[in-house]
Amino acid sequence: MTLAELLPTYRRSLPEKLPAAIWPDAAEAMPSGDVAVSGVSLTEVAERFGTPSYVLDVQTVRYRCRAYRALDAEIAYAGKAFLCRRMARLIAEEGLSLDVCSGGELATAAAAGFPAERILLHGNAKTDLELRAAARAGVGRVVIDSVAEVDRLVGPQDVLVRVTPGIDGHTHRAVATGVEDQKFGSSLAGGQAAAVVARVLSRPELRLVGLHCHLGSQIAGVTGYEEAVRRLVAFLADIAVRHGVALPQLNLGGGHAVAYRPGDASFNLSGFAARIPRVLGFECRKHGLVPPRLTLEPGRAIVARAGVTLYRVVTVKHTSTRTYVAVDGGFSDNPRPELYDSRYTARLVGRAGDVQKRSMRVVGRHCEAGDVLIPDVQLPSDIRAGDLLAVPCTGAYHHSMASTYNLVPRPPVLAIDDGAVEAWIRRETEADLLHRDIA
Ligand SMILES: Cc1ncc(COP(=O)(O)O)c(C=O)c1O
Ligand SMILES: N[C@@H](CCCC[NH3+])C(=O)O
Repeated sequence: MTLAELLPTYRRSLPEKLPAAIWPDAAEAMPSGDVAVSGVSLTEVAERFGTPSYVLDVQTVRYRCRAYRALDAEIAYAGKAFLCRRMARLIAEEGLSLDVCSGGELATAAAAGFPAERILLHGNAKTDLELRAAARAGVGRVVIDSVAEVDRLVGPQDVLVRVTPGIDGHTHRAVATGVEDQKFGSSLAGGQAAAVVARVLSRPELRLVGLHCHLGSQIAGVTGYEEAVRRLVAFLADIAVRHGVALPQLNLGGGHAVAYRPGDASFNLSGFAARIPRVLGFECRKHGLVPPRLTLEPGRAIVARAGVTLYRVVTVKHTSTRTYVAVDGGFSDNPRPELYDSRYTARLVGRAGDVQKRSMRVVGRHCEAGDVLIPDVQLPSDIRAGDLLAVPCTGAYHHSMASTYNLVPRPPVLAIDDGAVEAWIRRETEADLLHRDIA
């Protein structure tokens, strides 16, 4: 046999790196059909911890934090994407700040010992309880959503004013927050943002440190952010003229898109890093302002790709129209396909499977016809009950949006770090569900 003939066989005996756009950084497909993440076999994880399970690759989270930390900006991780005490500690270790949007997220950050001065509290309907908890914890900044909130704040407190800039980030309408006529922030065009600023400045115990805007989530383009900088810098200039104050911070929110399937568009971070400071510098010079310090609040872009969900196939049903592959999870661990028409891919793990692939529909176990995890995905044609399926890019807004619908307990979060696996959040049990149910 010649070397050229041997080469394909030799290659098939080597691990193959999985596409880094959607899988954790160190994910490899083994010749056996197994997938290893940072050297840990997903088959073994599923056998040891059961399914469904969320796996989280710690190294990928760290690398994503570092990619953002390389920018000339404060990076505040958006905890709504995924938060638990271990995650809060990791974020603190990596030197990021933290955006929390509820008393629960704040309590988790506090219990993890996250430095309070690096916490920002968000929310369009912060309760008095939450505002008091923030004051007690010594939260660094509160982001004010409306004029009515100003008088409810407990001072002394550094604050930002959340502005609705009237910009379409071109994303799903359920997660578009920069456009007019919606619940978040105070409108720039309508003059409500100016009214909030005036109200804040009338309360000496509040220190206005900057402006905030958030265009929405899963935004791939940079142009919306450039326009936000133009509009917010013009507003900063307006505030300087009208009130004689120069605000030192400009928070552009998060929303940076990730790819869920190969070929999906994702956020161009290096393009953003090159273009935004240029626009900021230009606009500030135009208005005679010292450029404010930027804050960014990525959630999904930090943690999405670090996560993989493992499901066990429970049953395979062939109908006259298609094949349904039903797994042991579904809508309760991933409501995103139903809510945002999000599309995923899946991979058979643990055995090589038929080389012939066919289009199939992966469905969940819930009592809803709409409980479809993936409407159409190519899987080995011999897929069968007992097989293990891995769905990549499930680190953000999966555990944090999980429910107990149909009284199905929530899966654990299993962190892979340094070649070992450890539960960061244990599997919920039926006993947990009964525990809160008063007999
Ligand atoms: C105020 C604010 N900041 C940051 C984020 C994080 O968004 P993403 O996870 O899309 O980066 C959100 C959620 O969209 C948000 O509402
Ligand atoms: N939950 C949404 C993102 C919303 C971000 C919160 N402001 C998602 O899964 O895509």
